[in-house]
Amino acid sequence: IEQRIAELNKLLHEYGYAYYVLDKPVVADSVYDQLLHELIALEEANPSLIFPDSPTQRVGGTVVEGFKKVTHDYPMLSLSNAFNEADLQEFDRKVRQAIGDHFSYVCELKIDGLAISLKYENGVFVQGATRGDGVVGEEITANLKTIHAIPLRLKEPITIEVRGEAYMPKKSFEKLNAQRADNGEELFANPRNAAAGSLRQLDPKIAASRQLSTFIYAIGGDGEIYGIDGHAEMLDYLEDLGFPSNKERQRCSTIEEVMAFIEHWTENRPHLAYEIDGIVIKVDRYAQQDELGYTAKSPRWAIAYKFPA
Ligand SMILES: COc1nc2nc(N)nc(N)c2nc1C
Repeated sequence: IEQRIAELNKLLHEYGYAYYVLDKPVVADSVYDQLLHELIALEEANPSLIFPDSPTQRVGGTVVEGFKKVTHDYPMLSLSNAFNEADLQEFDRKVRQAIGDHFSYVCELKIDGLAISLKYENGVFVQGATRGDGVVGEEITANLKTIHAIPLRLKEPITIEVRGEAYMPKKSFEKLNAQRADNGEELFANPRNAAAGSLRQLDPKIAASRQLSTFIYAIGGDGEIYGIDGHAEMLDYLEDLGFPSNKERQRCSTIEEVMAFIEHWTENRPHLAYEIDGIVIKVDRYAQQDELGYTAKSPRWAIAYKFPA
């Protein structure tokens, strides 16, 4: 029995990782479901053999009265915005004024969801929270555990805090609103509101039914302590740990290349499986980010270009 339970955990973890994190399924859904039901049955008959990071442990049982407040170890900053080419040129001018011309940008899609923080101790997911006001957020670990893209255990037993965006894929949003229309319920205005509403549910079973996902885009605190000295390298490191990160990212040497990237996604964002509300541009190397520093509420080494509403 123990052997079969261990084997099922291993298989379901592998298949779940391929499907939810890499977005590259390796088995049919029916195979996954059949193995999952076998594991549920074996765990019910042998509760002492349940692995803490078994996929069956993602949906907790208890409905909570409310969410605890948690103070972030490192404040979750916001990004200053750019709305047009002049804003981008101004940002680029200030960057060059401060650090010269030998640097590169990393451009990423700005997912239209809600910012979350995930804490891992010795590789185990121990706490998840909303951004809140940037300093204090709401503890929503149980709801975040229902997001299959969020690993319950990392590939390395390290202690790290990561930040990302929880979002509802367009398909899940359309399905959810169709159900709500059938039930005569009020519809969600957009996937961001639907994702936020789902993570504010007091019953994890409801959050689990909303099929949310996430992309991780930063860590809390200094990358240097992991021996990493740039953002692009950090994203690769986070992927190696088992986190989902958005692959539509690109290194750019000039603001003209940044604008070409923005142009490309202005045209192609309707084809994405999720909504984006802009493009985030960051100076890549940490030493140069440190030179640029921060204003009271946002980094000087990054800017968010927002698509026209
Ligand atoms: C470095 O800080 C940030 N980086 C980000 N990166 C992406 N891709 N999307 C965001 N929404 C985002 N937000 C912040 C505050």
